[in-house]
Amino acid sequence: MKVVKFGGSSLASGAQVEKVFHIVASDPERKIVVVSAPGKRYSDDIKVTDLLISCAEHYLNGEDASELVETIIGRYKSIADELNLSNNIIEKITDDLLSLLNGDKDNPASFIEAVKASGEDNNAKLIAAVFNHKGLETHYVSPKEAGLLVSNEPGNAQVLPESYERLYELKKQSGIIVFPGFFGYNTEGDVVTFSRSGSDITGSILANGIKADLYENFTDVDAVYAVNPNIVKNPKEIRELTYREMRELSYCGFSVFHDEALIPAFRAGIPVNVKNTNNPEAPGTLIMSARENINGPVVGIASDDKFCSIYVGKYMMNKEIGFGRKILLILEEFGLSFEHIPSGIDDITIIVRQNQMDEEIEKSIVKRIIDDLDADEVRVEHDLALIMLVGEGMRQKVGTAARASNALAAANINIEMINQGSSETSMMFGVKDAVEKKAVQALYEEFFAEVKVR
Ligand SMILES: Nc1ncnc2c1ncn2[C@@H]1O[C@H](COP(=O)(O)OP(=O)(O)O)[C@@H](O)[C@H]1O
Ligand SMILES: N[C@@H](CC(=O)OP(=O)(O)O)C(=O)O
Repeated sequence: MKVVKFGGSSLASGAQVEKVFHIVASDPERKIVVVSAPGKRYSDDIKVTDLLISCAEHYLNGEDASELVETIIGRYKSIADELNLSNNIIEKITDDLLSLLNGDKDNPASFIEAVKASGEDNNAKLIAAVFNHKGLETHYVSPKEAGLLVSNEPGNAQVLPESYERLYELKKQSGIIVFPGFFGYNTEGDVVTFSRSGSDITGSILANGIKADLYENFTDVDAVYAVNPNIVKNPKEIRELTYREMRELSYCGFSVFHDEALIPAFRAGIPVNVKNTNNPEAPGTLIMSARENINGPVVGIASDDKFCSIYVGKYMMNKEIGFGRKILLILEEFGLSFEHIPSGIDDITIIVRQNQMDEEIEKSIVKRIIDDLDADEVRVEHDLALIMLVGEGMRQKVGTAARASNALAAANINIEMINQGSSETSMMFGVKDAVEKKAVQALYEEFFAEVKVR
């Protein structure tokens, strides 16, 4: 039995939904279909989720949002019209959206969550109607009815473990199940969404819940590429990846698959196959526990920007028991999570995502570190990009760091910091945001030979 997830790009128009139908109908193992809200039809288009967020904000501010509502409904209607569906389903979607928008706003965060999630919810109803219209027995199942319980963290929900046993019951349902991605319910019965692009997470949770043989994640590219295709033209396709490699790559910018979506599939040992809705015959990329290492040391190069580093220097830091703990405690008090901690004998650098810290918080943290820890120097550096070289093969191969730093030096790029994960499957280079793309291109040329860069 397979769980199949279709992203917003695969459901953006009637023509795309038609492809989705054929993919599902062509394999009886494809039992559970997780859907996102309609996504972009062309590069400047706006995702339905973004339209909904904007619409909810207009309502909260008491502003007129009739044009936005019309555009959102229009997105569903154009799919229904292209596929000759009756207007009944569009009337239901319209009623649902309007009653949400005109409903309770006492808790603005909950209101936004419910409106945001309606993109997936209404699309699941629409897709189920399309499949039935085409003669395939299909049932829309709501996350509430199925028992997909999540923590109460709006925009960052985490699945509650008791969900899995309930979701197993879905196996008993006849026909195809269409299940909306991106959200679950807290124990109070309110909608809570995962982080953005979180329908990938729903698919993985369901795959774990029903103990699927395979989780297929359909998107708009033939495979996971060795580097972001928006940075390097026609990059090499990756055939196989381990869960750990994919997690490192998606955490650091491979937006094709959500990094949090790996954990449920990994825990149940379910392989994930990233495939293309526009070319379903292509094998795609298979993500699993172990793979044969037939390529070089590096399997992929990912990058992400908007990090900053907090440098703390103190003579004899290495002798001071509890120094690291005390710094992390200060960050914890300000609600900051950290990404990496490269250190020396007399200094330690803590890398955090920049959006967690405004100017005021930054000043307070620096002051606390100086006052409480009697540090000699505290410096915050902004606008850093992290570039991650990833590959299980690095463990056996000598000289990867040297090759990478030579390639960066040849491109005249200053390395701000280097960190190698203790698993030895990744190596991180910090550079200035402004040279991120150039650095990725230089590394790609070094490890993946002759390529034309964008
Ligand atoms: N390394 C990569 N390999 C493939 N695609 C990538 C990579 N890094 C970024 N992407 C981008 O991810 C996009 C697919 O993800 P997304 O837009 O979230 O799809 P969906 O709408 O199916 O959820 C691709 O079109 C591509 O631009
Ligand atoms: N629609 C949601 C969830 C999602 O997963 O979408 P997509 O599959 O289009 O990335 C978002 O835009 O965040």
